[in-house]
Amino acid sequence: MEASQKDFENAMNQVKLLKKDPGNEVKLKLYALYKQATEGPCNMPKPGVFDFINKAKWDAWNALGSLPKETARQNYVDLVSSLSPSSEASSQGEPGVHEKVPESEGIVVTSEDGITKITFNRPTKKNAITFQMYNQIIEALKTASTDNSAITVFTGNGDYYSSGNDLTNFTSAAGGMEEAAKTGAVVLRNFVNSFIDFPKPLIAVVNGPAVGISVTLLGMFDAVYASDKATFHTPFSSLGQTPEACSSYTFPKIMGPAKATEMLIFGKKLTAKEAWAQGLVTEVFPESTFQQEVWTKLKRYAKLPPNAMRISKELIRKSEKEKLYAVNAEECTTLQSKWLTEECINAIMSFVSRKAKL
Ligand SMILES: CCCCCCCCCCC/C=C/C(=O)SCCNC(=O)CCNC(=O)[C@H](O)C(C)(C)COP(=O)(O)OP(=O)(O)OC[C@H]1O[C@@H](n2cnc3c(N)ncnc32)[C@H](O)[C@@H]1OP(=O)(O)O
Repeated sequence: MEASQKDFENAMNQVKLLKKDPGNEVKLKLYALYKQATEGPCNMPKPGVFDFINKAKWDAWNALGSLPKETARQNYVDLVSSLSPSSEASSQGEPGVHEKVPESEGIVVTSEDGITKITFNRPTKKNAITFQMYNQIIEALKTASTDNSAITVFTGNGDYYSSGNDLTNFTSAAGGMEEAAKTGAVVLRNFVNSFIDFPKPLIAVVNGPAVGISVTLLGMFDAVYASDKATFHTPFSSLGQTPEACSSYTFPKIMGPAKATEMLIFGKKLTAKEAWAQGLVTEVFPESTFQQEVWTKLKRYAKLPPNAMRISKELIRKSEKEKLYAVNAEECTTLQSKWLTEECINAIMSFVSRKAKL
């Protein structure tokens, strides 16, 4: 039996009440089916290549071809009912149904036992770093540089350390793509400078896979402890992008140019053991004892005299600082222009419309 207009309207209301974001792929399908059911085949001019969101919507609608309105209406109703478990659909009017699930905070900062801990906290998005999180981290590092803690630690909540830059940062940016690229380059430069300047020992507790900028930044850390389930992946070429966070300088220095090339240019994903063998990781622990062993060690280190640690770090970093600022500036300028290339735009579009994964 075909869905009636009433079923269609009920389904539209259910979408508004969904407690869980169904994700971009499903949202695009819903949009396309809605348009097809109400207006028929796509008759709009194709949006420009830089108009990411409208182009993704147009592609989804246009892909439905000449699907009849009635079939689109039925498919829309079926898709919505597959998203809403009957308990959720039938709970309209029950207390709590309009309660919004609180968005998790992008980062969480805590301070205890002489350790300031900065946690990437978007586990449902594999801790992808949003525009807002870049700015929150800059602020958190500023505060941590003068607080009472002796050391600062980054880690991730959930199964990932971080999946790197949130690829929707650009598609959701207000204004044109050129403006977004310009803003992105300024934010990135300030972000990386705040790691170059950070005065206390900075440690990464890599609890799971790390991608993109969350890997390249490790070259700015003073120690990196990894679970044996962590992996290290910088797929810049596949994304039509180039390295950042001074990795074009730190990685060849840490592991030699040949190994750095495999990672930064060819996108070779390293296991924790391989990353340790190449000097990017300080020590690898079995997943079963990772948290306990690492935090016991860090609590011990945090009791060491803080001024001595700070001054030693200054001695290590001092001779490199000017070089690092210059490399950071050049990497950001390069990325600003790469973000506007077809290679990069197509890679981001593929991810957003879920045609591609790493
Ligand atoms: C105004 C502009 C401001 C710009 C700000 C400055 C910009 C600085 C940029 C610095 C340059 C940085 C470069 C990089 O970091 S490059 C690396 C980018 N990362 C990726 O390419 C990873 C993409 N993700 C994946 O390939 C897969 O998601 C992954 C292998 C990580 C996991 O796969 P899995 O199948 O296990 O899980 P899902 O794909 O289902 O993911 C679960 C949900 O999480 C969302 N997700 C994951 N990663 C990202 C990401 N990087 N960006 C956005 N969203 C991400 C994914 O979409 C799923 O969400 P839904 O459930 O809603 O579909």
